[in-house]
Amino acid sequence: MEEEVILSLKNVSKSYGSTRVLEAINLDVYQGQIIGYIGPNGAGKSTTVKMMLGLISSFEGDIEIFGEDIKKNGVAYKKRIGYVPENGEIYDSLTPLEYLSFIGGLYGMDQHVITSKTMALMRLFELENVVYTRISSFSKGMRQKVLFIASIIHNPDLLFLDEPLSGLDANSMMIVKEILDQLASEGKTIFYSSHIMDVVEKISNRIVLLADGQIVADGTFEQLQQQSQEGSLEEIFNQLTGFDNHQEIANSFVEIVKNGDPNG
Ligand SMILES: Nc1ncnc2c1ncn2[C@@H]1O[C@H](COP(=O)(O)OP(=O)(O)OP(=O)(O)O)[C@@H](O)[C@H]1O
Repeated sequence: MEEEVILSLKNVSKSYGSTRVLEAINLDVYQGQIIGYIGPNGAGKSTTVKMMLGLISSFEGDIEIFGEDIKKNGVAYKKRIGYVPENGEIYDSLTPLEYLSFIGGLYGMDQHVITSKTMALMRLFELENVVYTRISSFSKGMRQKVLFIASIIHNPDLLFLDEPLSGLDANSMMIVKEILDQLASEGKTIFYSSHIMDVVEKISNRIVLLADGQIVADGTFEQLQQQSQEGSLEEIFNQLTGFDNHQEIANSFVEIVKNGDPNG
């Protein structure tokens, strides 16, 4: 497969007031890659994803998706992308069929295609009995499955996933991981943001680590291992983010819970 750049960030920076959240991000993502986008809380991951989705429009630098500058070509590219948000806004008073009809409609899909895909995909996730049930009664994992279907029902070429496995049981996780693998091998591009390091390690063929608004590592898991001489992605993450005091923090935490703040 010819290597086509699907997503390109050039010198992308973002500030909120006087706080610099992202500093000169440069990143080219190629077709068929599964990017594991990781970093500590507050590093700027969601901000980057929201900029690429066009949800944050004021930033410095350039973002191109499918070869088009998203500032100039604001809407067309969105038909070819899908998104699972971290804290999914989902319309509780709707049923999955109503919700997916709404989403599919936004992507210009025919209603009969939406309905037949919804029925078939819900069945594969063992949700066929709740197609007509209001989402308000769903468990976290059931909602997550509906969000996942909503992100992919229009067969997008580029998929942004923020903690897509959150709330899923072990069996469902295996299905979603396999789906992502198959999609990538068919040439879809996946941008995967998560804090579950062993999943990122297994699923991604390229890992990008963001810390304090900058890319501090970018490569395959094996390349990152060689670079930092650590074993697991969790250990690499700790090392590259300069974190080695989890024990001390935990000790202090438990001590204060038991005996109160010694300085207080
Ligand atoms: N609307 C906003 N106004 C001001 N500051 C913001 C806003 N949104 C995000 N930030 C700040 O930008 C920084 C990066 O936030 P962001 O949500 O991108 O982090 P993240 O890497 O996704 O974190 P997490 O892993 O916790 O989801 C944080 O310091 C956050 O407080």
